[in-house]
Amino acid sequence: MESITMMGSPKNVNESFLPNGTNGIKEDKTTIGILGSGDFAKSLTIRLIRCGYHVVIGSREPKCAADFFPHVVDVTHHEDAILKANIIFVAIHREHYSSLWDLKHLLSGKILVDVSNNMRVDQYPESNAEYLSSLLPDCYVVKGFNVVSAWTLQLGPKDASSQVYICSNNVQARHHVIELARQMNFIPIDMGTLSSSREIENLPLRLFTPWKGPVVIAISLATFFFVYSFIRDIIHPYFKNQQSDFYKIPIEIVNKTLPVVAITLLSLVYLAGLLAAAHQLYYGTKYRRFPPWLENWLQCRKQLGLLSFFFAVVHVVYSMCLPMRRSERYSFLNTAYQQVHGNVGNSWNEEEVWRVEMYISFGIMSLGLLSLLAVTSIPSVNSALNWREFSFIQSTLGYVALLISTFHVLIYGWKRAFEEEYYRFYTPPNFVLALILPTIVILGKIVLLCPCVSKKLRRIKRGWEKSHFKENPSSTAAHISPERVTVM
Ligand SMILES: NC(=O)C1=CN([C@@H]2O[C@H](COP(=O)(O)OP(=O)(O)OC[C@H]3O[C@@H](n4cnc5c(N)ncnc54)[C@H](OP(=O)(O)O)[C@@H]3O)[C@@H](O)[C@H]2O)C=CC1
Ligand SMILES: [Fe+3]
Repeated sequence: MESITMMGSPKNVNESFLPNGTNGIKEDKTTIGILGSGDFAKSLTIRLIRCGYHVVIGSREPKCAADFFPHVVDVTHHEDAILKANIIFVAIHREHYSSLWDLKHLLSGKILVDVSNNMRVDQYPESNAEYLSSLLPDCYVVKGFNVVSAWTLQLGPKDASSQVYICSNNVQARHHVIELARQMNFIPIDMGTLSSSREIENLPLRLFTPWKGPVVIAISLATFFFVYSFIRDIIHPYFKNQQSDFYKIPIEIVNKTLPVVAITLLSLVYLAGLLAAAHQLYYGTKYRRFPPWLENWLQCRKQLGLLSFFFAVVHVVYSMCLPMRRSERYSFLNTAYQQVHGNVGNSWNEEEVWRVEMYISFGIMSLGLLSLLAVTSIPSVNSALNWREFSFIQSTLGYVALLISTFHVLIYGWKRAFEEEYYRFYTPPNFVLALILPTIVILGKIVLLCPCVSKKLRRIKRGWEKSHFKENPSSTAAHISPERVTVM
């Protein structure tokens, strides 16, 4: 176990972990108790003694447990440990909390820090901390430190970036533990009363929650467009003309899918804002809540935008690698041979040259703008901008990025669509499908920019500004105003 090997022999521990004093413990030492001698207890002990605290461990088998702790740590029975400390970490699993019932009389009036986690979200009817509090009503139960792993605790005070969420029904107990967290070089976040403990316990169990919807949408779009291109560009010519283009699957078909997904996701970012504006125009007010699906959509625009950026970047890398392919070299040589054979000295086509120059230029510009949108969505960058600057980049420049990428796609497919003879009217190429949503969004924005519509929208917003706080001071604006929700 890593936590054990890190501790080494007691002599080494004394030399390497203890901050000051001949025996390493500060004169004004504070004793912290820990019940349990498992992984979390071991790592927590290291962090506490590094920060100058004296630690007393309460174990069912102190003799065995003592081997795994530095010699400065007092490893003793539960009863003894409880008597020696006022702040006691409960580093045992919830399933064993009932064993503390026998120690009820000793624990009375002590601050108990519940660090436990569950295996599943909302695993029990009440949170672990509330359960502990109901078992031991004479203790001051504080929830906290469950979001840090045993590994993070071992990293030591240099790691000053970890936040810990703390809550308790007793204000004094909460403040004691908040201060302790600060001393241990964590960033404590006061979460109020113990009713927040369920939320705090669910935090480590989250797995990219805000990303789930956007990732599912991106994967579904990618699968659809990939299968569509595969059938249209590989399977159909194969059955129609016995033409084997299967070599196109790894690069060409993938690279046809990526830009379509990127531009569709970017359009979805702005479509949500347009629908929100349409909702307000329709009802003539900002006070009416958006339907839940639109609220969820508005809230995941940042993730949709970042996924769009990801697909665009991968598309650029694929496109840059296209000339490296062996197939590209063969077709280049074949064209050159046919040119020589046909006695064509100069194959320069001014129109084609311009088309490709414009196509690449628009592609680079849209990637540049998308990068800017992605960078400004990073919280530290975003907090350095005021609201107007943020809105200018995310909204105005975002629409410009969408417009330029639409041109990029349009110029790419312009000629090709008409070159395809036999099945073009039945199955439009990918790029035509890619243009549907951006066109709707751009036309929608143009409608919103029309003087009569924008005047009405401004009036609705101004009405909100004047009367909102007077009429409804407690309501939050985020769900009411589309402009207030970050665009990316
Ligand atoms: N490991 C981690 O990274 C994290 C753990 N946590 C939480 O910390 C708590 C401890 O986790 P962890 O250290 O990993 O678990 P371990 O299983 O490693 O240790 C649990 C300890 O509980 C004690 N124990 C076991 N059975 C009983 C029992 N029947 N009655 C009383 N005490 C018992 C034992 O100590 P002894 O034999 O000395 O009595 C044992 O060492 C859990 O609630 C967990 O959710 C929270 C965040 C991260
Ligand atoms: Fe492209």
